[in-house]
Amino acid sequence: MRAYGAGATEVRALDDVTVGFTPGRFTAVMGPSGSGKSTLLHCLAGLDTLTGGQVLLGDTDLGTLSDKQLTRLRRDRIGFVFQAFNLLPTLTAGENITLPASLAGTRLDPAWVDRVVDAVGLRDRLGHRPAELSGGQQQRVAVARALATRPELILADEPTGNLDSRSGAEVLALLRESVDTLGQTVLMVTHDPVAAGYADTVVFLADGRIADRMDAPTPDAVLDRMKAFDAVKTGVRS
Ligand SMILES: Nc1ncnc2c1ncn2[C@@H]1O[C@H](COP(=O)(O)OP(=O)(O)OP(=O)(O)O)[C@@H](O)[C@H]1O
Repeated sequence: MRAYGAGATEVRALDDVTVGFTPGRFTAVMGPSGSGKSTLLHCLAGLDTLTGGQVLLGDTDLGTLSDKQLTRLRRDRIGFVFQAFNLLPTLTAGENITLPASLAGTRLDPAWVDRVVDAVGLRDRLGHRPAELSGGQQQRVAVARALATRPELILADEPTGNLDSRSGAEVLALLRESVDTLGQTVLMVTHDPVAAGYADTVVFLADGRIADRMDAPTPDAVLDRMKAFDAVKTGVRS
């Protein structure tokens, strides 16, 4: 549980949520605005703390870790992809992929990084700075940076929110491929049924609770499920 405030003004952003994310799978988290998606992602990353309950990454209970240990866990075991690409403008694409980990003292496996660079299709763009790349290419750099450390979990927060549909499709295909060929575990928060269609499973949140779960989602099926939430919210149930 994650509650904000107390007493009459208490908001339960996550309430009685029990959810597991299978390693080597691509899971999308969807739900109406305010349903708790960001809170879930932040708690999984150890950026926010539960008011009650546990977050486990493998065998590690995040609630038992100090701030320093949480920082190390985020650095070594989790990769992040955000809506804003968060690249360093003065570094080349290649440096953006490897430097953050190197500076943090994480040893990168050059053969793996090579494979990642090929997977994201940026071999001929490694010397370019972010401003010289398209939005889609920048986000592919961000995905490569997340993959570079070979983390146990990749957390993606609206990774296609700032992209046109074609660039968004490229990034989603890349996340899909990282699961299928590199064995990554990806958890993505999205509002977009098309994006959710790339996942193996969609977990739906509503009012801080798990409202539903869908395997092998299609954009149409996801859209229908989301419409049902809206209808219930406005009191229309047909
Ligand atoms: N720091 C905070 N203080 C108080 N309430 C908060 C805080 N953060 C989130 N909440 C509340 O918790 C609930 C869940 O918020 P959250 O941001 O997780 O939703 P979301 O599904 O990510 O929404 P969106 O799709 O709009 O980003 C909301 O009612 C929100 O107002």
